[in-house]
Amino acid sequence: MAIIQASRAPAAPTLSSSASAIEVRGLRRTYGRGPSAYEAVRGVDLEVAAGSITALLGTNGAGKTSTLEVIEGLAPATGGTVSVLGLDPVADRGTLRRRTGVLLQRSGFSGDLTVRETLRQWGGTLTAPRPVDEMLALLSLHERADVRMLALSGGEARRVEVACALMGSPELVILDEPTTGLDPESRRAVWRVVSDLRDGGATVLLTTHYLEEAEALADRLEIMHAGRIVRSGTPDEIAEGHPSTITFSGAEDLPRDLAGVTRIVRDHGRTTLETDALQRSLLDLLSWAQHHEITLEHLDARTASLEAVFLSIADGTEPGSPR
Ligand SMILES: Nc1ncnc2c1ncn2[C@@H]1O[C@H](COP(=O)(O)OP(=O)(O)OP(=O)(O)O)[C@@H](O)[C@H]1O
Repeated sequence: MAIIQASRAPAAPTLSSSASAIEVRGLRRTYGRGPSAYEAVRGVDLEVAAGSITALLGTNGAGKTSTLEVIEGLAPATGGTVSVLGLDPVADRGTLRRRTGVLLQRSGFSGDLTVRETLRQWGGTLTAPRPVDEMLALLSLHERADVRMLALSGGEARRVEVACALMGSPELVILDEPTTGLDPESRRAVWRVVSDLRDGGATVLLTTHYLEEAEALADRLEIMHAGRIVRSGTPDEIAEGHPSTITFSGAEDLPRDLAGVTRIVRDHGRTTLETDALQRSLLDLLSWAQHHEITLEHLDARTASLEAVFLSIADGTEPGSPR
């Protein structure tokens, strides 16, 4: 069974809110040996504050899952140190399993059991599982409760896996892409469950490819690229210093001197203005459009976005990001 989960041990020491639930220093992880060896994690430092949600973001192959697997105690580090709830994830794996809920990127349950049977069986491995009906309701699965796992859609199966990872009310939750494949409504349901866990004092470390999810959910972001963490901070801290954008279609001949605009990009009939003075640029643009009776179709204005930072990291133009 690929999901590892157990409920909180009654006697487990609790961390004060200022303590780190996870501390990673100089983590390295290499696959293989000799000339074909590949270093997927190249010196990662990471601190996850107790009672917070941290999102680990990154390009494909950045090393997120490789990092999580060491934190989860599933793989040894090639170098560096990892402390989880003050313990060693490999040597103290038994203790940590009782206090931690883990959702792997790829999980597997028997296809023959129904959703309810799967949750009941999983709950049987936990010290103090939340009731099956409560988990079904939380993840909007009650209508699928008596359906066999093999008949579920990908998104439904993922919600069952999330339910299992959270069923023991763990004090630390590590979720590898919990909402991949979920529709927007289900994704928001998972966000609510994860936020509620944090509000109840749990610590959450998750990976995601959805930037809006990271922005909406996480207290702190860690962006990985090519085996290293290249940016850390709150979403606002990370976006700071990057341009805001105004996008629209339907107006080709723009004036050259729009206030605050630093760059104009045209792509497939859509125009993007980058600006360091969003309000002034918008005012100038709208006055010009009104004066010339031009309709700006699909007008969208947004402050400096995480997306812009992420894309500049991915294409190697962000200062400090390895190519
Ligand atoms: N068992 C393995 N043997 C060799 N290389 C591996 C192995 N597992 C992962 N890798 C490589 O290590 C790198 C990091 O992989 P990892 O799965 O940690 O990235 P990720 O950030 O989680 O990516 P994604 O967002 O695509 O899931 C990738 O280049 C991957 O091909």
